[in-house]
This record gives sequence, structure tokens and C-alpha cells, in this order.
Amino acid sequence: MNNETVIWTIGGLDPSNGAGISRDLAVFQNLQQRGYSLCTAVTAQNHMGVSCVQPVKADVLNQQFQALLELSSPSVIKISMIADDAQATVIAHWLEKLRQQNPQLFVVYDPVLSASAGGQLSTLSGDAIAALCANCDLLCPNYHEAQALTESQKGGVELIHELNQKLDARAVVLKGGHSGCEAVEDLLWQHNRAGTFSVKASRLAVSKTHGTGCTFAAALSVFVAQNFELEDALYLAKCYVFEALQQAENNVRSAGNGPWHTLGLPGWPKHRQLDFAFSEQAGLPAELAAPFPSIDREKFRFYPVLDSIDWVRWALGQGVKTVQLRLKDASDEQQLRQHIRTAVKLGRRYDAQVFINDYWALAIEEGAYGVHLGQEDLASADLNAIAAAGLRLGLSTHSIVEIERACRVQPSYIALGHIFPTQTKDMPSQPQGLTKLGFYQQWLADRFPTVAIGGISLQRAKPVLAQGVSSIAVVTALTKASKPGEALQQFNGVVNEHFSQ
Ligand SMILES: Cc1ncc(COP(=O)(O)OP(=O)(O)O)c(N)n1
Ligand SMILES: Cc1ncsc1CCOP(=O)(O)O
Ligand SMILES: [Mg+2]
Repeated sequence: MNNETVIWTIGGLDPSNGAGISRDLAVFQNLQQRGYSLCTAVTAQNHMGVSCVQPVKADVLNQQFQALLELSSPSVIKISMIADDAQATVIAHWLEKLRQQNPQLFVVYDPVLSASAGGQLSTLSGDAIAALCANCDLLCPNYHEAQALTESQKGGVELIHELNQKLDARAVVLKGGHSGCEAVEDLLWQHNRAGTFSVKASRLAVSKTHGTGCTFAAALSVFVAQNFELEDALYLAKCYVFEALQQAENNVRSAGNGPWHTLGLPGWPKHRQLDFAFSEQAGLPAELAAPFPSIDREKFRFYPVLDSIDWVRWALGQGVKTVQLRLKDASDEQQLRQHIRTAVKLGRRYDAQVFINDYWALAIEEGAYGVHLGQEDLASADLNAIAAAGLRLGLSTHSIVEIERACRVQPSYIALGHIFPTQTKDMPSQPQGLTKLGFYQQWLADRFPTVAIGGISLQRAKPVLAQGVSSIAVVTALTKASKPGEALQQFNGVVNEHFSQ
């Protein structure tokens, strides 16, 4: 994904390009992210070890900040190896200044203290590390670093608690590569969320692992800069590293060199279904034995979401072939059942795909064509009962993690939203925009039909469809149009033109 944000990476130079700032810049370039580097030390090292470290003078580091500021301001700063306390003081000074200019600045600190192949890289004091942690938004140590920082031998969530007691980080990603466990599990803790989020991948039998931690933190920083939520950024970074490690191993040209030294992961993103879970929320729904029944994709291309049976009757009468009955102020159960019953009948009469929002149990009882559910419904709805009754299922998603969670239940379609600001509903998440919509669509790689929703007007219909979605869903563009019949015809025109190309 391309955007105008800039990342600064602060760390040491590894001449073999496996780790450090040259590795970071390679990852940025690979992921089409603009980035600059500030060098804290010149090292002599390769994947077999470090032979010397020459810290740059604090004043030289200071001048690097000044030089870069003449070019641009960073939206993300990634910090890794800091050689000594004098450098930490310079960095703290600049972080404060840059945060004043940009309160949204996000700082990732990968506390590199020694090289994985052996060799001390830093003389940072405990106080300087604590000050840095308090100044960063995300701390991402590996097991060795977290244990050294806390002087404990604990692991997993307990180790994160130890870190929190000692250091004042706002969020922590504990990298599981050195945990010694069969599966590599990375844990994310955030100060404003209950519990932890974890992503697991099987341990790859690979040898070219020099710089894996740098690659991971660099990719994570890119995804943060590109506005992904932290859970998504972690998930994507792990997928990226997983793929990079496999590619390096298969690349004979990098034999003996430790790191992969051919840049580029052509075709990325390829979706990876890594295992993930939330510790204190409903995690993944149980995997269902069979996919939900499919929908007719041709009838699915334009999808009005309607708040009354009158609107449903009108739309179907106008020839619309997919609609949703979305009743939000129904208090009388009898009346609700009656509306759902009528919607089901109308759907049959017009040979249309009528989805019922929220009321999955009534939808089953009334023999509906399908139901549409949100993420929060996944924990409580009886998905097996919906599947057993033969209903189609549509699921809302707002992020990669939610998309992957939705994929596990093999729904009939996946909704991607909200794309633009909407007046119809208070949304807890930010509008996704077209670039992310395109990324989601690429990520899904046609595993399921998709529908984009949220703020889609007639003018926006064409660019939304150009992202490759199977359908567009609208509420107010139709129901608040001064002439709904004309609006419908115009939408049909745009949709038909798009799908006839
Ligand atoms: C097609 C389509 N996409 C998304 C939604 C939103 O559903 P949900 O998350 O369940 O939120 P509510 O609509 O219940 O507020 C939708 N209804 N239709
Ligand atoms: C129900 C819903 N879910 C995500 S956005 C949205 C509302 C879309 O309404 P509009 O098309 O008027 O923006
Ligand atoms: Mg709902």
C-alpha cells in the first residue's frame, strides 16, 4: 500500500544487511513505505556474530535528527539499538519535541541489547531503558530481552505483567520466537483493552534467521504507519515474516549468508491463515463442518439495506434482487415476526435474496433466505442452527483480524466497512477508505463474495467497485434520495457498466 507517511528508524548499521537500519529500510521499500534512518552505531557483524561496535557520538545523532527534520516529519519512529545513555538523552529530547508537533506520532521500541548471534550492542542503563519505555507507544521485546528487562524467568502473559510492573509501556508485543515452545506465539497487550491478543504460527525449520526480530518490528511499524489497528499490524507483520523466512530458505543465492538478501516478496500480500485468539473476548467461532450456502453473485451486485417493510416491498417491486431488512427500533415481538414473515414472502414472490439483520432465530423460524450478523453477534448466535436450517449468512468486518475470524465460519458473503463516513450508524472504528478496501479485497483473494458498505454515494460507487468488491450496499443514498426511483436507476447504470467490462 502506498501513502505519504514517513517512518524514521533509529538503530545500528549491520554491514551484512541482515539486521539494523539497512534491514529496516529494505522492509520499508519492500512494503512501499517511505522511510529514513538515523544511525546509532557502526557495527562489524554478520549472521555468525558481532566483532565490533563503534557508537556514533550523541552530537552526531542529534544532527541526524536535524537533517531529517528538514525533509519531513515522521508519523512513526522505530527505535532499536541505542548504544549508550547519551544517545538515549538525545532521543528523549527529540521524541518530546516531535510529539509536541504531532501528538499522533507513534513510537515503536524494539529494545535490542545484544545480537541474536551473540555480542553485546548496548551499554544502556536500566533507568535510560525505563525512560524510553515510558516514552514509547509500543514496546516489542523478544523473550530474552523481556526477561533481561524484568530480571525474571517467566514467560507468556505473566512476563508481560512483569514488564508492566517494571516499565510503563502503553502497549507490548512479546515476540515468541525464543520461547522454546513448539508454536511461535506473539502476544499483544494494550493498556486500554482487557486481556491479550495472540497470534500463533508453527515453528519453521529454517536456518536463515538473522534479523528476524528487526524485520518483524519494521513490518509492524509499516502497518501502523499505514493506519492498521495494532491487532492487524501484528497479524500482518507475522504473516510477512513467516513468508520472508520461507522465501529466504528456498533462495539458494542467500545460502551461507544468513539473512535473505534478495529484496521483495512478489505478490505480497498473500493471505496467511495464522491462528489467533483474544484472551478475554469470544475468540474464534467454532469451525463449521461445511460452508454456508452460496448466494447468486449476479443478483448480489447492488444491495440496499432498508429499515422498513415498505422500503423492502418498493425495492423488490423495482427489480432489486438483494435487499436486507434492518429493523433497529422494533420492540413488539409479534410485529417484528410479522415484518420478517412479510419480507420472506416478498423475497419468494420476487425471486430475490432477502437478508434479515440481527434476528437470526426469527429468521430461521420464518424460513428466511439469509441473515446478516455483526462481529459482536458471532459469540452469541447459534451459527450451527443457522447453517442447519440452510440459511445464507453475511458477516460484517472492519479489519483483517475480523476478516480472518469471519472466514473461519465460511459465510455466504463478507461485508467490508465502513468505507466512508456515514450518518446512518455510530461506528466505533475509523472509515477504511478506498486503499484499505482494495487491500482487504486483495487479501481475501476471492475466497468469499464481498460487499462494501458505509457512505457509498452514487459518485463513490464507481471507485468502490473498482477495488474488486462483488457488491455495494447503500442505505441513505437510496432512502434519503429526493427521487429514489431515479437514484436506483443511476446505481443500476453504474453497477451494470462495471460488471459488463
Ligand atoms: C451488508 C451489510 N454490511 C454491514 C452491516 C452492518 O451489520 P452489523 O455489524 O450487524 O451492524 P447493524 O447493521 O446491526 O447495525 C449490514 N447491516 N449490512
Ligand atoms: C449499517 C452499516 N454498517 C456499516 S456502515 C452502515 C450504514 C451505511 O449507511 P449509509 O449507506 O447511509 O452510509
Ligand atoms: Mg446487526
